[in-house]
Amino acid sequence: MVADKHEDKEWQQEKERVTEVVDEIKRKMISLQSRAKDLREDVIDIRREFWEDVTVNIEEMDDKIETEASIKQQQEFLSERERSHGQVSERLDILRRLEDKPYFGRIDFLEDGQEEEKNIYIGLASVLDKEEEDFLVYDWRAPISSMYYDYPPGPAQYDTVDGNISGEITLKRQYVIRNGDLKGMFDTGLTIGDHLLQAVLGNQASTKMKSIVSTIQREQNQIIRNEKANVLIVQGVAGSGKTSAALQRVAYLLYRYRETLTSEQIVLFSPNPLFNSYVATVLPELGEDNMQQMTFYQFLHRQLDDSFQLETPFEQMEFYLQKQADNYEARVEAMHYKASLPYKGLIDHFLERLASDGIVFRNITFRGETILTKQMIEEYFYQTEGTLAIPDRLEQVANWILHQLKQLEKEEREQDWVLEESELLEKADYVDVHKALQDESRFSEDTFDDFDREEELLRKRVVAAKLRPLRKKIKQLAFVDPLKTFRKLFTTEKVQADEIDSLPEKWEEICALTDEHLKHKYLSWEDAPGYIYFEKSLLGFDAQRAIQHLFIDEAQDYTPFQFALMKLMFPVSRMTLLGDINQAIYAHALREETLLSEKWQEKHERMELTRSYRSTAPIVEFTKSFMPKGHLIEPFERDGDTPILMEVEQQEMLIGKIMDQIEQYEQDGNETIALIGKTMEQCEQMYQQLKPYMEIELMTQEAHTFDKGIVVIPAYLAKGIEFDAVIITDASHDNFQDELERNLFYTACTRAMHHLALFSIGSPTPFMDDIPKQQYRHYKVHQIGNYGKE
Ligand SMILES: Nc1ncnc2c1ncn2[C@@H]1O[C@H](COP(=O)(O)OP(=O)(O)OP(=O)(O)O)[C@@H](O)[C@H]1O
Repeated sequence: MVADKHEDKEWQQEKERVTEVVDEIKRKMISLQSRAKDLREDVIDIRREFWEDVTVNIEEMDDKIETEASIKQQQEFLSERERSHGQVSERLDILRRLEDKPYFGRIDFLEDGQEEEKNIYIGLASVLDKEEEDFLVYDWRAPISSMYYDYPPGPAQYDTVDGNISGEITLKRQYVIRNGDLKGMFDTGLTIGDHLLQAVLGNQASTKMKSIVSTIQREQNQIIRNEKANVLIVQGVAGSGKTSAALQRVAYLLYRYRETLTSEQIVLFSPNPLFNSYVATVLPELGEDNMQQMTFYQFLHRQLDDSFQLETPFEQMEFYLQKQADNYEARVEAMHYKASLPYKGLIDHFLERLASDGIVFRNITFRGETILTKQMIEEYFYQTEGTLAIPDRLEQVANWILHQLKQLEKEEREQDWVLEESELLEKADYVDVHKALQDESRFSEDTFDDFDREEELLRKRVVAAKLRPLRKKIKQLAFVDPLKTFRKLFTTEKVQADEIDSLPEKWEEICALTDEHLKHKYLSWEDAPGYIYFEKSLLGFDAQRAIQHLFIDEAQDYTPFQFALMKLMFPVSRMTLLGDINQAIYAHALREETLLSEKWQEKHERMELTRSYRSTAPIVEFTKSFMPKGHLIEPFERDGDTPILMEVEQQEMLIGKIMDQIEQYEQDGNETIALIGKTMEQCEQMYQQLKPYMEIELMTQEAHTFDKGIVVIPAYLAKGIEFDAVIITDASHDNFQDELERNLFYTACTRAMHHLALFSIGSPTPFMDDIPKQQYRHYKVHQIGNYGKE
């Protein structure tokens, strides 16, 4: 390590270099600012003089064409200037960041066969020297920069478009630069960043996620730069940097494919709306635009028309955790079954049968009268070519109906209602018709009776306007009733003999429950993918072909069925799935595979992250002890205090003890403190009890942001987020018991960065039996104020 002694020669050289680079950045900024100013003025001028520079002449056809060309040219000129201005502003934004911290790392690389080694300085973006020839700073995403993350000093290599380049890293150095001034530097040995990483991880939690470019770890770098996999699966333990890797990967892809890929072509599915805003600052911090971000709920919601009521995954979770409803077991069984691919198979078979019989159609009515009955439509449909796909056949039906409408339109024009309706027209419509007639007469030699012509035109307009919504609906295939058709699967449909084996035991009960829901246009969370899949298969998929990359965070919470649906909806997308099998908290995960299960891993490229960076080593040791395969989780060596278990004898003692703990955490300077409960109901109770005494916020499924301070939050909403200190408000024996609750408990505890305290009324959750006693401090409170350490 190079000591940060100011008299050291190397230190001086490095310090001077920082200043030189910052000076060059400043120079570039000045020149860009003046370019930005010119461009801005250009844009204003062009806008102001737009019509002056366009030759407007629409008298003759030739002149009209010329005018159009002139407008187009002027518009293109304007957008080119605006685009350039946008690019200059973006570059200025990046330079502003670089002015503060031009680079964070360096490697000296001696390429095989070369005499002289290259000093590669690595930062957020590239900076060229004054002559625009050599790189003063390399973008962290440049091919050569990958060696910084991949290798300790010694033999190293990297890939370029022209092939592989190998050589030796002779020096690897990290810098701490603030406000354009060198504050410290470290030469690193085997792993990069332990020094810096220690410092970064020791910081307070933030309500916004930060970028990790200066301390990306080797295994994370493999994920970020993977270009081969069509489907890349990342299994990473809690706090191993999956989300971080995903976001830096987005930035990497945007850089690597900057000619062809834009941020709108990338979608990230996040676990909850809170997470959306938590990660929203990372890409802008890296100088890139944010990708599209949504929850799977938002996505499914968009696929349905407004008349449906869609249950949220969190409502389903509450149902599951509360274990109270009469139909509890049947519904839980439905959650398992409807998550599975055999259920998709059942729907597929049903669709096959519908090709020859059974689709439910709607009557087509116009002004209260049926003009085509559902039987007529059905008859027409089932005489179309049976080998064609159903959506194509429906298209033919739609054309046929539209043809019938043309006939109807002619007839309707003569009806009395048309004239009556035309009287209701606005004055503007009359003027319009009048004008249309005048325009027509300019080209026509015929002299008609104006009055008749006007009436004819009015009638045409009235009927066309009246039929317009109907035409639109027919084009949308609204003459099919997908919901009623789907309901048949749970009511009249005879399940085929070969399907019976795959059906769940309580199938009949499930059918009754499903139909009851569907009847009221209520889609439970487990029913939504099945219904949407069915509807799209029937009416046609409007696949999102523009999307090139799909990122699914918390992928363990998606069912195989949901994944199959996504593949159909995003047919050309590459996918990056990131998750943690230990954090699978939805009911289906107990019996059905998740996307991280073995079977899926065989088919796709898979990477593993086993090191946990978020929590201190004592917290990681504590949490890994109660997870199966927990021994595979490695803590990053960051010290901290051991977790606390506070066991109170009676319910009444709980609140007081929790308040003491909060106070303690606040006094110790923790800025974000989360009280994590299992269900919303528990959280609400806790919130109501604490509210009179402190500033506290309750996070519900609608919450989009959170502020520093104290929050109460159910574990399933805290997914993906972290806090300085976490208090598990009820770790009692009865509260966390079954296997999914183990995962929920693990998820809750692993949200803690620096401190973790658990409270129980009476003995704690049986999961804690597996934790060695020395890994936590166990206090028992027998009477108020009477402590006893176990
Ligand atoms: N290479 C790194 N350098 C600095 N910080 C890192 C690095 N990797 C991860 N971290 C930090 O560790 C914490 C956890 O990271 P992240 O949220 O990406 O993990 P995760 O695997 O998605 O977690 P979980 O599944 O538990 O939600 C964050 O504070 C992140 O900034």
